[in-house]
Amino acid sequence: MPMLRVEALTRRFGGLVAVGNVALDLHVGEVHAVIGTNGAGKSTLINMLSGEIAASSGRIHFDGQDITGWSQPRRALAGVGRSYQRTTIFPEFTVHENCRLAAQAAHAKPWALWQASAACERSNAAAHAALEAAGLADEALRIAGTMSHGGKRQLEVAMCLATSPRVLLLDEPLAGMGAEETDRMLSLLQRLKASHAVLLVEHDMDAVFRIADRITVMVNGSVIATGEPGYIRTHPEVLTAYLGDHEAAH
Ligand SMILES: Nc1ncnc2c1ncn2[C@@H]1O[C@H](COP(=O)(O)OP(=O)(O)OP(=O)(O)O)[C@@H](O)[C@H]1O
Repeated sequence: MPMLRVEALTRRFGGLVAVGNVALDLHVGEVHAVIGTNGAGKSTLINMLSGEIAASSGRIHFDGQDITGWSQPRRALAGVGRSYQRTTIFPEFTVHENCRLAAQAAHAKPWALWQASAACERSNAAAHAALEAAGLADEALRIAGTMSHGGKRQLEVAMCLATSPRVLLLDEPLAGMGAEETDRMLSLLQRLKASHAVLLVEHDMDAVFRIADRITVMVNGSVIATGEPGYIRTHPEVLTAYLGDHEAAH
């Protein structure tokens, strides 16, 4: 039983089909990478899964429940966590404070004022656990803005973990990273997949083929292939799509 199941998911912007009829399963224990040329629909797909934009048609099931009509906060509370392409940290706060705020935002109950201190303790504990899991416990008191680019991206994953997700939707977590930072992030994902279903949208093909258990390839909003890395690497239509893109760039 997949943790997240996507059926015939479609998003139109006027006459443009940004995502058309996409099916996808995410399982705990797997990193499922979604790759594709620029404008293929990867961000639109991730935005529909996290609830930031509505689907035009199709269904999304999370842990056996139909969440297609759920708001983004409701999905986050249920365990659908995501990281963003853009940096979302507060640079003047410490690493720990960033994680605590993420945990608080995910579980905020503004009407339950008398729970404030207990909620704060819970958020602190969630932040601590997330920093441990992300390998950032030693950096907890550091001002977030002083971290390296790779460290900030790692903190964003930690902030996502602080919301206690079961699904991690990661939008280009390796963008702008050097080789060492990439290695660190990939070993983090390797550890996290044991207890999470991970969707990875990523342009770094070497990294994708190192980490992914399953790869889905999108072109112009449609899935053209899905399977294990060995299958994708030799898939004729995938090779043609990428070769075409490569040629267009030169
Ligand atoms: N809000 C919007 N309004 C209109 N068109 C949009 C909107 N968002 C995305 N699109 C279009 O939908 C298509 C898919 O875009 P999307 O950003 O999902 O692709 P992508 O695969 O994430 O691309 P990239 O790899 O460059 O980030 C593109 O043609 C894009 O111009």
